Amino acid sequence: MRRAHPVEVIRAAERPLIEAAAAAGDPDAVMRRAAAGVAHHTAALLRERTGGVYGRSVLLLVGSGDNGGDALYAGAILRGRGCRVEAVLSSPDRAHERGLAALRRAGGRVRGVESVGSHVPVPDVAVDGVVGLNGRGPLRDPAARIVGSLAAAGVPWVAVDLPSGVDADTGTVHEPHVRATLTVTFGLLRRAHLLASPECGRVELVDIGLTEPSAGPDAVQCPDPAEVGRHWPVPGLDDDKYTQGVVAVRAGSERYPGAAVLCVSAAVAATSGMVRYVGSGADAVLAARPEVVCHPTVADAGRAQAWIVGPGGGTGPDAVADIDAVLAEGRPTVLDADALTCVATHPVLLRSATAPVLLTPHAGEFDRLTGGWDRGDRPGALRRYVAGLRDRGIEATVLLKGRVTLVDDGETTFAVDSGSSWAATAGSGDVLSGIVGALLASGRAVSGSPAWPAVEAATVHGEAARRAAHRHTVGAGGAHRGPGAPIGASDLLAAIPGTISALRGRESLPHGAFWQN
Ligand SMILES: NC(=O)C1=CN([C@@H]2O[C@H](COP(=O)(O)OP(=O)(O)OC[C@H]3O[C@@H](n4cnc5c(N)ncnc54)[C@H](O)[C@@H]3O)[C@@H](O)[C@H]2O)[C@H](O)CC1
Repeated sequence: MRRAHPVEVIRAAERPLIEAAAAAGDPDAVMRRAAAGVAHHTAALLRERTGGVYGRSVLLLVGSGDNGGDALYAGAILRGRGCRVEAVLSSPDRAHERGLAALRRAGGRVRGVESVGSHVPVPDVAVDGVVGLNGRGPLRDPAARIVGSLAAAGVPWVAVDLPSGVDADTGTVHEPHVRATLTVTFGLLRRAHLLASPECGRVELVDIGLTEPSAGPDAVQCPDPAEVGRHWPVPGLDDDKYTQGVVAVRAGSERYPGAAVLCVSAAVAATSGMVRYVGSGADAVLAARPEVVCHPTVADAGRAQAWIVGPGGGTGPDAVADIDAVLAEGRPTVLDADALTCVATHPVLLRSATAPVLLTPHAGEFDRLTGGWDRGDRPGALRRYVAGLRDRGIEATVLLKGRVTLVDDGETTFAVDSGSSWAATAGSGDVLSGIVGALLASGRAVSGSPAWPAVEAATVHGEAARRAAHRHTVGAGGAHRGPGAPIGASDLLAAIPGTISALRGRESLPHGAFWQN
């Protein structure tokens, strides 16, 4: 499990180190440790991209604070390794003085950003040292113009600590911003490293001598896919279809019979227990999955350890009545798709819940549930909504879908980067709800919270989409060759068993390394 902390926690953890360095008469000791990490990983990227380090060109885009200081000291180290290093200062009179002197002593070139005309020299690698922990809002001109020009030229960016233009705590991605190939950070992961992971690229964590504090309520957590695989429920020696958990699905309608097939099929693929189905799509469901047990109504469905209600289920009076009946069953329940629309128009429905509920909205459905939310602060908006439900006595967890899916149960915020956007296809949400409902039925909830099974489901769902998109490009040893191709939800569904098997066999990543997208 990776944990990412808010700025205030990071500052508090760094403070003793920085104070000790100042007391020892070497105020930049910690910064030089950080800079050594930036130089090391930048050199590795140079080697990866150009075949070497010596003689390669590095451009440093330097801001007015300590983030710029890190970049300048890193530039001095790279200069010492024979790179051609040029620093472009966004605020020449406010650049980090000792870092600048170190770069000049090493033979690096320095100029003010105003002197860089429309023709920006194209380096092998660019280092973003504009802003880090203290960055607010978008990149500003003229730095923004340079970033745009080099990005258009295909130059890879190494972000020092955080990509500039990305908010450290909310992960808000402002326009313009740096989209990094690599982010080198120090001591503790920042929340943005998980919340805005597509903008950070590969994240390398440099040890600067910090001790990680325990995860507070504002830490963001991300599972290691191998950890998800290790705990995936599979039949044990004495298991039968009931002991592994029974999930009941109320989905589908005359208008959307396919949603029922996708949701039920995903539940069947995710675990080995038993799936019950209630709805008008029984013929299509049985044609696709004859092992499913169909019932005419919720009341007739018999025992289940968890319910899924909503995919393609409609929003009319019958659908509302069935949601109420499912919630009255007193089992953990996934509310997805049309059930969310019903809850948004009939909030009193949630009062029928006597067991934990998991809501799985996409951004538009979250609009309906909240009446409008701050898209610039996804984690904050999510936490406020969950807290509001709890204030009304409703024990709810919410999974907010996106390229980075967030899960919040009011205690912990999880972020799961699907690693691609292939899952953005019709029916994909029906598949996700089937996976998470099956996990809930199998007993994966922790202390009653559906957060963990939601995180596990999102992990497998995202990876299955990626594998499905590359299903025709797998080379020797399972490596993906080629850029992949668009998929449908049925392709994603078909990739679930292989994904579960791969994650069950995956080794944990080395500490600090990220799951390569
Ligand atoms: N001190 C140490 O030993 C360590 C420092 N680390 C690095 O320090 C930065 C944080 O440095 P700080 O000076 O607090 O702030 P920034 O450099 O992030 O920002 C500087 C300055 O930039 C201005 N600013 C804010 N937003 C923008 C913007 N959008 N565009 C342009 N300029 C902006 C504002 O005036 C800020 O004050 C941290 O990230 C590390 O890189 C390490 O943690 C190692 C130890």
